[in-house]
Amino acid sequence: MGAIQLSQSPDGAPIFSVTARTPTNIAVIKYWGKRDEALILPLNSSLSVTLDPNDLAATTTVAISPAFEEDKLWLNGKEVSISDSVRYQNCLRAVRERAQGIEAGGEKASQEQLRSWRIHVASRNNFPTAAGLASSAAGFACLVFSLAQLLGVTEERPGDLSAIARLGSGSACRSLYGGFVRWNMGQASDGHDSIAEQVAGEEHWPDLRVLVAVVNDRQKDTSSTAGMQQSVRTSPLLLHRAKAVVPERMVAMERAIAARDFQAFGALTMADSNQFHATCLDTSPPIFYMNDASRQVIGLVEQWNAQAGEIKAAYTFDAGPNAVLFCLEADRGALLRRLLYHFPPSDSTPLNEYVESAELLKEASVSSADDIRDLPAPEISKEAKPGLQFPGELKYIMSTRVGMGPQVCEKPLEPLLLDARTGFPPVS
Ligand SMILES: Nc1ncnc2c1ncn2[C@@H]1O[C@H](COP(=O)(O)OP(=O)(O)OP(=O)(O)O)[C@@H](O)[C@H]1O
Ligand SMILES: C[C@@](O)(CCOP(=O)(O)OP(=O)(O)O)CC(=O)O
Repeated sequence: MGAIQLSQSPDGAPIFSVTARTPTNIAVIKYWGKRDEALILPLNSSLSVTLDPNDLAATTTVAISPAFEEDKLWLNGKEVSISDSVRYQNCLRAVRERAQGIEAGGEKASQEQLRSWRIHVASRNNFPTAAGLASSAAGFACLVFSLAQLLGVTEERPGDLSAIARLGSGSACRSLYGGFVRWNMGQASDGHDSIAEQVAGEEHWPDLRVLVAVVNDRQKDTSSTAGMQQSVRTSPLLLHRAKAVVPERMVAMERAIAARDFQAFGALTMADSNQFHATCLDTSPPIFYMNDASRQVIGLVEQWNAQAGEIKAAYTFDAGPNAVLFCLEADRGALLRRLLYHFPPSDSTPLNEYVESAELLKEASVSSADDIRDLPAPEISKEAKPGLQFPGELKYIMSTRVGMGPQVCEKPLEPLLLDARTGFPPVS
């Protein structure tokens, strides 16, 4: 089966469609602040780890047909108005302008037709939307990737598609690649050199593991976009960070990744997360993305690292309270035990919903709520204060790893995002 599916509307018009899945990414050197709001050009370069799309991804079907009357988008089953959204419009326009032509199932569509026909987009995320888990990154990257596949768009220069995804959301440009990805801030005023580039593939560091401690999946109060605007206007630390700190950190981080040096990687990751949140605090009025549970996670990681005399785990937080934790495979069970000791599930949360991965629970030698109650207090260094316990403060703990970039879905999805005959979401 090819990437492009062909179907027919009831009045015989062709409907061409493509479905693709695109991962989220978590920045270990953060992007925070723009030098150009419209083109989404950042004040500094950034670097991210692409997360396994089996765990955190957007799946999007895009369809084009002369039968459609207007461009439309449905997100997680609900229609979202895009006519006034500059970001969606910019992405659609930029891909459309580069449309080549379609040939599928014996039907053809010319460049002119593709530029005039309307597009339907339906997407869903397999994780909470707008909760600081980079749903916008996966979503815009998936929109641009799937539409480019549909319209036969190829990159003239490597990174061209990432520059289009950047128009949707800055961090989206990094989701066009798997593994470890750098977003070069670029210098050009038109943004053509502000593109993402893979620095190492998803196979590069096989024993690197990621746990996501989901603190709260409510929508947050201050979006990343609004938060960074406030920081650019008011935080003196932000400019210092962009000019004097990030450039050196980018070099050091790439070196740490190339050498699979977890000590350097972990130290830089935590330092950069902390500086990003310090910048938020330096903003007027201050922005607090982390909450008490986030700070407790920081505490337990720092205590473990201090007791071990080396970095066992490293935390990073985006614009929300959820903790993303890196560790090596050999330490993953121990990290989960520490998390479960300090953050046992509430009495009403079944263990297999709290930690979905049976493999991970096995690694931590935990198979029941009783096992969690019986966990001994983790070892800490003599001078540290014993950590407290916060039952029910986490919603769940997700386990993932470094993952691959966008992929076209060759098999039909269940349930379908767009009905093949109508090009609209199926009526349930
Ligand atoms: N699958 C998707 N397809 C298209 N657009 C999406 C998709 N998922 C999210 N978005 C867009 O991204 C917005 C959420 O972005 P927002 O920056 O508020 O949250 P986030 O990306 O989850 O968190 P953060 O970027 O701070 O980590 C949604 O309102 C929607 O406009
Ligand atoms: C804290 C961050 O996650 C901020 C991401 O910001 P967005 O990419 O969501 O912002 P816009 O470009 O305005 O859409 C850090 C990062 O991903 O680098």
